[in-house]
Amino acid sequence: MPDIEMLKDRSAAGSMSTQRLPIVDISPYLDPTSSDEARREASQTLDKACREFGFFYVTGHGLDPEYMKHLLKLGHDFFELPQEKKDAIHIFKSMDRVRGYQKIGENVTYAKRDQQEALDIYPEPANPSTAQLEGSQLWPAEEDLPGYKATLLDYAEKMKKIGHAFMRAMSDVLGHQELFKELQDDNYWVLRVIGYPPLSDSHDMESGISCGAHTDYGCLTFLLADDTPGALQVESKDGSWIPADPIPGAYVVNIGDIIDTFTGHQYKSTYHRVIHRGSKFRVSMPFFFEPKRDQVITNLPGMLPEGEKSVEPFTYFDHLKRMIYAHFVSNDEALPEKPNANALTQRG
Ligand SMILES: O=C(O)CCC(=O)C(=O)O
Ligand SMILES: [Fe+2]
Repeated sequence: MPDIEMLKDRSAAGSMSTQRLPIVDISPYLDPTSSDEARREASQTLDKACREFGFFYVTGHGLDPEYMKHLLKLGHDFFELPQEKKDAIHIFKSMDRVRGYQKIGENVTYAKRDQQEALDIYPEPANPSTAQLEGSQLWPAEEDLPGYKATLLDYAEKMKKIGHAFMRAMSDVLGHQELFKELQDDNYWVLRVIGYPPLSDSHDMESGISCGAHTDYGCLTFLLADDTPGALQVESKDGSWIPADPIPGAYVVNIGDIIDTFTGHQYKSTYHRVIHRGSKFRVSMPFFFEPKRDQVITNLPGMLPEGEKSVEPFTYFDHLKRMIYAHFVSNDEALPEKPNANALTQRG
């Protein structure tokens, strides 16, 4: 069966929507003294947002706005380093070739080069090796950006706790308590610090945009972005694009393919893209909250639409490796002819 999802042109086309993303206040799931009533309300608002959009703003996460600003400043600081300092920690110098700095044009989405540079960070295994995703992390030199590594690793720990709050809320509203308990154990994560130079007026949009339309392949994404408006866009059900401009102090959160799969597509992993034509350099920092490495992913019983065949179970880490290693090519390398094979989003 041809995959209609895959055939849609999401490159830079499509009209803008007048819809806005909903707002979810997660505070009742972070405050141990909150009432059942407050939790019920929060989990139901979340449920509706996951079903209708798969994308929403989150308030009540407990992080200080000044701390969030500081993190974004660290993002900007990294990209302002001299090019040779960034090149010194290029991903292809890392043991597993995926950790560290990626130049503009090296991230590939559906066979197009994204106009972004990035610092990619993954948890470090106890015994690093050259096997896929088993390397040690490359960081900016301590003397250039003191405390960078410590701050970002601490941030990842904070975000895991917020991710757990969402798992508790989803468990309350969807049931499947055992699964959602498992999803709060030994979580993997990915942190990207992304820098977007504005696209020039003469930029050929057919060659790639700031970040090509895609769904996220993990569990839940927490996006911290600077105050640049008019960059991130989220596909609505009617195919138009909803602007996801930043709200000060709020996160933009979206469902990834793993939760989409668990819930039999009731919670949507939604296509989104970045077209940044503004005048300033934009920084965003998605934190990808993930299951444990050997988590088995499957469609939960009773959640698939009538008649739809369930996926063959697979493990999270195999899936992640498949996705990650299809994404990066050097600027001298030819692009893969086929779009990245994303087994989960190529439905049909
Ligand atoms: O920079 C953004 O606003 C979104 C980035 C994104 O979608 C991603 O890295 O998966
Ligand atoms: Fe994304």
